[in-house]
Amino acid sequence: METSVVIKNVTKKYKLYRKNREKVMDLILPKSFGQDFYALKNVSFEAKKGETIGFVGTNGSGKSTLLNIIAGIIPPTDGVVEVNGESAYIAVNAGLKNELTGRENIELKCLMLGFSKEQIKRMEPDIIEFADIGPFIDQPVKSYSSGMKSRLGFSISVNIDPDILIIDEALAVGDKAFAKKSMERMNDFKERGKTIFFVSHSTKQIKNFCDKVLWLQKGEVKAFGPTEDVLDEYDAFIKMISKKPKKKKKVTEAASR
Ligand SMILES: Nc1ncnc2c1ncn2[C@@H]1O[C@H](COP(=O)(O)OP(=O)(O)OP(=O)(O)O)[C@@H](O)[C@H]1O
Repeated sequence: METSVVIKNVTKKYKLYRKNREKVMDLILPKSFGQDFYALKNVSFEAKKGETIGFVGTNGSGKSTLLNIIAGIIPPTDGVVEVNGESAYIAVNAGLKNELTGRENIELKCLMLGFSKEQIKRMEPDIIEFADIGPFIDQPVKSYSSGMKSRLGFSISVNIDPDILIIDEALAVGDKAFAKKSMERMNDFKERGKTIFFVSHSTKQIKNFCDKVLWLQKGEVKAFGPTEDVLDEYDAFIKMISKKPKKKKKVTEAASR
């Protein structure tokens, strides 16, 4: 199978500052200020064309950061990212301009992706039909509910027909009917040999949909492999951390300071 995405030793480092003054000093003085924080550390894996890969991990483990790096929205601090094909990133709110109407957002996003005005005219009815938000399509996005934003973002992204679909919790805010319709469209993508990255806190959705799972923990790869195997390990880990007695945890945290 052809390779779609290669991630090699990818690291994303942020600087955490206690005060704004510290940030300014870090920018203008040769001495380093602030504390290094690694959102991702030496992450490596490969995705083949037609694979659907789910990312799991507790809050703050680096899932969105990795998706954003694959989508080219943020650069890695270190490492190699190879993406073969056009990608589309879908998250609640992603890339939508609040002041513009839904219809204007469709036009803007498609123009930015290089579609001609004629192409956009042809695509628009399908996008609007799939989003199914009624007269709100001509209202500014700032008046939308989070589910409506997700519907519009998802509809634009699947209709531009990218090679790689990157979905960050976008189905979590939609209602059941929309989630079902979206899943069907994603299955259609899969059958056509497209690559899909999928972040969800619903292990059921991941189990139903993904071929492989990448488990991130504190920015590092804990496991990568077939869905069943990695989810078994991940579920056991979640059970273990949720069983930890609170009192004992407090003592451990205090002792580690
Ligand atoms: N711009 C930033 N500056 C500093 N830290 C950041 C920045 N963006 C993200 N982080 C940190 O990087 C870590 C990873 O964040 P990320 O959003 O990728 O996690 P996640 O696994 O998607 O979490 P969740 O499940 O809560 O959505 C978090 O600790 C977050 O606070």
